Amino acid sequence: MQLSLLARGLGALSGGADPDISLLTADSRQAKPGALFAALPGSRADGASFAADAAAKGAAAILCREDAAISSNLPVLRSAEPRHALAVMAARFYGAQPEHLVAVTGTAGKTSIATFTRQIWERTGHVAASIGTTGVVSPALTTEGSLTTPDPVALAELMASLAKSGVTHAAMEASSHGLDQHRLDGMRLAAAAFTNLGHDHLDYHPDAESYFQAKMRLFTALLPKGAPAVINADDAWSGRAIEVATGTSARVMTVGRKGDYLRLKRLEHERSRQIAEVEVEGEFHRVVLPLAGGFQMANALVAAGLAIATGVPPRDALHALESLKGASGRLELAGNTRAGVPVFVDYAHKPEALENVIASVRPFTTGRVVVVFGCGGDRDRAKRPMMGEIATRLADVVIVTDDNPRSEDPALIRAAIMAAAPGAREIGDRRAAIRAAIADSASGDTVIVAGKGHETGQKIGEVTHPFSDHEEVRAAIAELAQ
Ligand SMILES: CC(=O)N[C@H]1[C@@H](OP(=O)(O)OP(=O)(O)OC[C@H]2O[C@@H](n3ccc(=O)[nH]c3=O)[C@H](O)[C@@H]2O)O[C@H](CO)[C@@H](O)[C@@H]1O[C@H](C)C(=O)N[C@@H](C)C(=O)N[C@H](CCC(=O)O)C(=O)O
Ligand SMILES: Nc1ncnc2c1ncn2[C@@H]1O[C@H](COP(=O)(O)OP(=O)(O)OP(=O)(O)O)[C@@H](O)[C@H]1O
Ligand SMILES: N[C@H](CCC[C@H](N)C(=O)O)C(=O)O
Ligand SMILES: [Mg+2]
Repeated sequence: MQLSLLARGLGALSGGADPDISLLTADSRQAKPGALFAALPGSRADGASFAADAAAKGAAAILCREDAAISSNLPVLRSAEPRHALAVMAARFYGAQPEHLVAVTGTAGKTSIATFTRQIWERTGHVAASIGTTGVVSPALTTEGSLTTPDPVALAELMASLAKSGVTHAAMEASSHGLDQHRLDGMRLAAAAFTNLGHDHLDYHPDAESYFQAKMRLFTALLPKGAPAVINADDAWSGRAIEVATGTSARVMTVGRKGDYLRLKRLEHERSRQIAEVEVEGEFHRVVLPLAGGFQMANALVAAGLAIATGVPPRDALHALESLKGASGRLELAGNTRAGVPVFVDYAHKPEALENVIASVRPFTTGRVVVVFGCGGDRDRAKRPMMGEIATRLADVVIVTDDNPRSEDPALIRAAIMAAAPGAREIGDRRAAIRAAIADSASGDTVIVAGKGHETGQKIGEVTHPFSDHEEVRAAIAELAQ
């Protein structure tokens, strides 16, 4: 595609020539003849310093910020917001996306909601996909996850291949990093959703307010005017989110106990399912959700709201909840011990998530709630004492262990949790911690292994060692039954 077409309206183009661009990349190491190299200011490096490398590899053009110190013989596109420009160019380059694309943001629940929304569409006869932390799921294409919100070039390429394979409906996660870094700026959204705001990523965002504002870009910068904004009405930040969405002329649909559109009237918890009465458009429906955890009902209602926002009749959307499967590693029952103790694997790696997951097993636990968890290295350190405090306050038995220490000393991460968790046991080796939790459990108890969910590795230093909480739970149950 000609550079001038790709770049239209995105900045000032200098250099005269109008080369045919055959590849877009923000990494000079991937540059080739015909490539446009996007020189982006990053968190560790300034892409501008790699412009000469990209040129040496044959790049045909450069995109950079207005004031970047780049002198090149190549055509240069200078843009006030090069990350935005790259995302828009990527969408133009790949040219197609599923017609009904929705995005969900919030601290917790995005993966669950994206997979639930896909399942509702599938059950109501649509060809659907979900994209997020656990990867891409669609009829023709499945990948394992890496980033929650893919880089803009990968995202645009993915959307085009989904559209080409016949996917008409897609639900994706919009992380705060992704929104802040304009990864979704090339996408045309049919609807958007907000779940909740809690403590996470305050190593990246300066404070809770800027974290909230990054999430709100979904409504302020991405959602077309008049398009539906589905908002969980029951979070402490819901009022602010409703205000922002209303201010952008979105069609606000609130859901939950305080919801005006989908209102949760009654909720009964059983061990592995919940039954609710939901009012929508003046009609009452009995909704059976075959998943444990009150938070999953909140997520299911947001998913139903998104499906309705794309044209699924409300009755059908609510009916489809009856056969939902949970997202991998989200309060997932990994097994029952010989004494009948359910052992759940969950992805709670932030304070509110841990709080919720412990609270959600309490109604069906007659004995003790046993929780095994740790905190990731090279991630927001403020979460550590907060999670220690929550676990000791809400659970009966707490085992503090390792969870992807990365470049940090795992003993110091554990110490930061233990300082706020009096009475907790410290067992660094995650395998041994899981075994200890299961071995010590007794009839009536519930065990939760939190933090890794679907993950398949334990990252120590630069090396990711194969490790699955699921497999460890199953192996421990089998061994201890002998
Ligand atoms: C902190 C962060 O978000 N970093 C993202 C960011 O990288 P960056 O721009 O800061 O990278 P940098 O290392 O400073 O380099 C600057 C630029 O120089 C380029 N470069 C660098 C070296 C070189 O030799 N040549 C070259 O061209 C780099 O490609 C980059 O464009 O922009 C990149 C392109 O979009 C992202 O891939 C990268 O995500 C990294 C891999 C990452 O780990 N991100 C995590 C924290 C993340 O995004 N997580 C969220 C939320 C997760 C959740 O809540 O569950 C997610 O959406 O997954
Ligand atoms: N609505 C919710 N409210 C509070 N906690 C929740 C909610 N939904 C999920 N959780 C908790 O958060 C964990 C992660 O859920 P999920 O993967 O759906 O969220 P996410 O927003 O995609 O998270 P991440 O940003 O880590 O990918 C779950 O395992 C559960 O412990
Ligand atoms: N997307 C999140 C996942 C964290 C999962 C937890 N297991 C950890 O390693 O801290 C992150 O990269 O911060
Ligand atoms: Mg996710």
